[in-house]
Amino acid sequence: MGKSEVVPMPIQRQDSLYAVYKGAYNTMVHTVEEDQEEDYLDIPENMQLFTNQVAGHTNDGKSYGMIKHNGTILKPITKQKCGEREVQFYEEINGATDKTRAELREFVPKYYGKVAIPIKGNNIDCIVLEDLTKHYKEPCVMDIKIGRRTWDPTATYEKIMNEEMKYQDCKRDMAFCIPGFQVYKIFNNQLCKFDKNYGKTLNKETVTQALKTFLNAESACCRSLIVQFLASLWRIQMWARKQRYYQFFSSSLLLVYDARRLREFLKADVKPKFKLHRSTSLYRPLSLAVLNNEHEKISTGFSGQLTNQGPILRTPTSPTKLKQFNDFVQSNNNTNNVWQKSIRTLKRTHSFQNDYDKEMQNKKQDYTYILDELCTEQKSELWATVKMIDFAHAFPAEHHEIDKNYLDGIDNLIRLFEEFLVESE
Ligand SMILES: Nc1ncnc2c1ncn2[C@@H]1O[C@H](COP(=O)(O)OP(=O)(O)OP(=O)(O)O)[C@@H](O)[C@H]1O
Ligand SMILES: O=P(O)(O)O[C@@H]1[C@@H](O)[C@H](OP(=O)(O)O)[C@@H](OP(=O)(O)O)[C@H](O)[C@H]1OP(=O)(O)O
Repeated sequence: MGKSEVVPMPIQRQDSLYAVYKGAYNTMVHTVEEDQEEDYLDIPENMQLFTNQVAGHTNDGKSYGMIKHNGTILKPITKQKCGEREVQFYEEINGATDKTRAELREFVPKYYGKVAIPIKGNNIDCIVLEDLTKHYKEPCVMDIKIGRRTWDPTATYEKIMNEEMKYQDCKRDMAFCIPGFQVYKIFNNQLCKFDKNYGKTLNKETVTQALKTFLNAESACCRSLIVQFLASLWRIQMWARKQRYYQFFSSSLLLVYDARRLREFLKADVKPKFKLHRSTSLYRPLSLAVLNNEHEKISTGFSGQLTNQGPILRTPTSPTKLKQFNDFVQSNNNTNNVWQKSIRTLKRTHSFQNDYDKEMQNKKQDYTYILDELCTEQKSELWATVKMIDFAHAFPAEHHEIDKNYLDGIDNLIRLFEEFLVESE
């Protein structure tokens, strides 16, 4: 997005600029005042309703919505089997020692066990999870339910029919659907919420628009934001390509970013500290070595090239390049840089296969520039991420097969984000 297009606006009270969209896009159905009845719940004083929830069960009389408590969220267990399955899933991966399941811990919210709390006078078991929005001032959140099939092996005929009837176009063509999202629009600070009724109207054409609305990208996509999302998505994709432990039904990816940081980013004249020169970054793969400390010498291997299969990664060959990057990283010395972590664990090489790949290759200088920006000292902490959530229907993989249902959705989503990256020229 061009920097000149961004008009800084004073932050206004959230509820004075709040809209909920149901059904067709642009149809404002009700305002925050009308939500208030739904928003009351008898819970302990030190807890609040979690207002950044964008999908899933709500306080509708049969179930409860998420509850916010001390930097965590509490997910009330109202369906016993689903709750037990989800708890078992988190406990299993938390205790896992094998590489694949241990790695999965990085892709899900931190799990803090179970707690029983009084809700409307009844003691309700809740799953305690890290609140993925807690560091964000203006959290934009999208729930993307992954897979064409959203019913599990124990589903009744009615449940199967109910699941098959909804989000039909999107699930069939994209292998994912969008049951809800919220976005703080950067031009007027308005918080817009889009619910499942809106999600159910989407198809393979309109889903792109929904994603752009979420990304505040009506006029242009912010490349930095796209790259941050892709960094997380590629890692999840890599994991899903190899894992044979689980089958996920009706499980989601939660995309979260901070509109405040996006606004700042678009306003700021970010000057990278470590500038990649044409001779090293264009047309020749430049591998970025990330060394977090003296003892951990790990090559990130990102070549600056993307394919439709993901990033091309190489090990650095030139000692000069390695030294140059070492110096940069050591002066940066931020071991928690999520981007560096992402790149560090992506280790693949691909050959270019088609025109799409060539087009991506031509953009590589920009991508290395973005990486460069993301690793600058001033703002090394990232402001967008993707996590896997909702394991109420996580089952052991049948015959230790790859979960193709899940992987298809991830692949299609990544393809869209890669298209946004190309468009963001
Ligand atoms: N760890 C988290 N941090 C922040 N928000 C979260 C987190 N987990 C869930 N949410 C929010 O709560 C919503 C519902 O979560 P989840 O899908 O786990 O609940 P659910 O009631 O089981 O949903 P469903 O009806 O799809 O089974 C998500 O869309 C998201 O907005
Ligand atoms: O069908 P809906 O209204 O879109 O919402 C369902 C929700 O009702 C359903 O819960 P339950 O009625 O089975 O308790 C959720 O089921 P799971 O717990 O099995 O996932 C659905 O996921 C909701 O659907 P969605 O979020 O896809 O709109």
